[in-house]
Amino acid sequence: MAFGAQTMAQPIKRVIMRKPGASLLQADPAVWHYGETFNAQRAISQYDRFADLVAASGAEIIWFEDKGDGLADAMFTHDPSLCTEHGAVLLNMGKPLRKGEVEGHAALYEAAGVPVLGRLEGNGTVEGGDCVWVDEKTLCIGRGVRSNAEGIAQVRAILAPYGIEVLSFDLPLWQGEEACLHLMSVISPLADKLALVYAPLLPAPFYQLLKEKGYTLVEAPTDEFMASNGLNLNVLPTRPFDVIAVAGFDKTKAAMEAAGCTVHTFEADALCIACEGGPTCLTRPFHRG
Ligand SMILES: NC(=O)NCCC[C@H](N)C(=O)O
Repeated sequence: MAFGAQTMAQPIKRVIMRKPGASLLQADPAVWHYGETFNAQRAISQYDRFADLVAASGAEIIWFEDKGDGLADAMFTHDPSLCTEHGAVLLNMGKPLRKGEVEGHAALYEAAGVPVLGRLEGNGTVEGGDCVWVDEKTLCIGRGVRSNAEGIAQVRAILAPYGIEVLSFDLPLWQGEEACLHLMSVISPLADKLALVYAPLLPAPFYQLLKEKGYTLVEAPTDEFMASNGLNLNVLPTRPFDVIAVAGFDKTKAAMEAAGCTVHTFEADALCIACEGGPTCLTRPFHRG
C-alpha cells in the first residue's frame, strides 16, 4: 500500500480514522476533560456526518475499530503517529489516558505494510497535533504540555537520516495543563503556503518562519476562536482549497472562502467542541499527494 504524508493539504489518499463507539459511551466526561456540551450518542451521530464528508472526498479510510478498549480519545487519530514517505513514526502520548492508542496504530501500519522508522521511548512525548509540516523537509513541533524536549529530540534523530529538519517551538499554557492546546490548535494549513491561524497564540518565531517560507496567513476572528474553544480554526483540507470545518463559525468560514476555499461543514458541538478536537484531529492522513 502506498504511503507518505509530508504535506498537510495535498489530496488525502489514505487516512486512519476511528468511529467512536463503546469506549466513548462509557467515558466519564470529568475524567477525560470533556466539556458541557458532551453527549456520546450525539457525538457518534455527528461523527457519521463527518466520516461521510471524508469518504466523499475520495480518501480511502482505514478503520481503527473501537471494540470497547476504553480509549475514548482514540477517535482523534491524528495524535499517536505520523507517516513520512519512508515510513511511519510511532509517537508517545503526553496525555497519560491516551498512551494505549499507539499500539493500535502500530497494528494498522503493520497490516498495511507500512514500515516503522522508529518509536518514541521512555519519557519522551510528542503528539501528532503538535506536528506541522511547513514544507516537505521541515517538520515543526510545538513544545508544550503534550510534547516535550526529549520526545522532540527523539523525532529529530529518527528523521535526520532522511534529510528532514525538525524544529521546536514553545507553546503557551493558555487554558492549563488539563486542556488540549497543540501547535495545530493555532494553525490549519489550507493549501500549499496558505494557512488559517489564530495569530495571538502562535509562537512568535513560528509566525516569523511562516512568513520567511512565503506563507499567506488567513486570520481567524477572536470571538469565534473563544466561542468554539479554538475549534473554528481546526479545519481539515482534503485537497488544497477544499476543507471540512465545524459548523457555526460564519466569519471564519467567510475568511477561508475569501481566500479561495470551498468549506464543507458539519455540526460538532457534542463531538469536537466538547472533546477538544476538530476535523484534523479526527484523521491521521498517512498518504497525501
Ligand atoms: N490533534 C488534536 O488537537 N487532537 C485533539 C485531542 C483531543 C483529546 N480530547 C485530547 O485531550 O487529547
